[in-house]
Amino acid sequence: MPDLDVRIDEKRFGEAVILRDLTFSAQRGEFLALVGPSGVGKSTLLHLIAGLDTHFDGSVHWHGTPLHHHPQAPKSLGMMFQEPRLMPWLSALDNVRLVLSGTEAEGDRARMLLQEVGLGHALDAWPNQLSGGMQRRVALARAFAVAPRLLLMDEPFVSLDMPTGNRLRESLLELWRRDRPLVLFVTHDLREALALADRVLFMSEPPARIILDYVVPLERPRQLEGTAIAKLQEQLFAHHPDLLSGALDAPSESRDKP
Ligand SMILES: Nc1ncnc2c1ncn2[C@@H]1O[C@H](COP(=O)(O)OP(=O)(O)OP(=O)(O)O)[C@@H](O)[C@H]1O
Repeated sequence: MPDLDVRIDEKRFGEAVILRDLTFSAQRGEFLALVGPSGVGKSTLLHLIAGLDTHFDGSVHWHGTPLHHHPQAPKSLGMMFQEPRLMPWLSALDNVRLVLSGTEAEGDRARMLLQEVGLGHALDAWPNQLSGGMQRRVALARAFAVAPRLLLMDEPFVSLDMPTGNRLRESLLELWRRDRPLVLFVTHDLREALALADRVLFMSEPPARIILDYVVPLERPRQLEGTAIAKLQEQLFAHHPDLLSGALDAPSESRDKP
């Protein structure tokens, strides 16, 4: 039985059908990227899986039980969004502690996670004293704080410059390797997907479904800007020309802002 089983028969907003017959399954420990052009329904899908939106036909199962009725549901799930969503009146440390129970052991865990993401020197800093990249580090530490079994990430490193994004991707992979949650990582950047994931799920044009479930044939570590990923991207588009127009924004040099 798969750890996660997603079957979205239909999701609509009013008359507009956003997702139809979208299915996939995954095991704990896998790193999945979900790619598709802007507006296709990636965030909507994550919201359905997270239980933030329950208005759809279909099901999301975790070990055979509807995810949100699962006895460990709150602990099973972590989320990270495009914006770091930190509480401005709380220090970096307290922003991570916020999702924990407040015991001393959990305070130590929050400290350790912040150290692991390179913020050991900034535990007491306020969010507005931190750069955008540092704020995302706090959000990353917070996402791992509850030791989630399933981690949903919605373009968490978008709009960062390449070196900052690379350091965050490296931190994410280190934490993932240690805790081995099932990660579902949404991005519109195929290179980022190929750099991070075991499998890349490509979404079709609306109403969206998964049109290709691609196992990434690369060893780790991988260089996002390296030739291996560039070649793989070329091969993919050569074998699946439909992906260019259908499933992705056209490849670009870089969408990251300077
Ligand atoms: N609450 C809502 N009410 C009505 N329409 C919505 C709502 N949320 C999203 N939509 C529409 O659903 C479609 C999918 O949106 P969604 O944000 O899931 O796409 P996305 O692939 O995540 O886009 P992006 O890459 O730009 O974040 C879009 O057409 C959007 O306008």
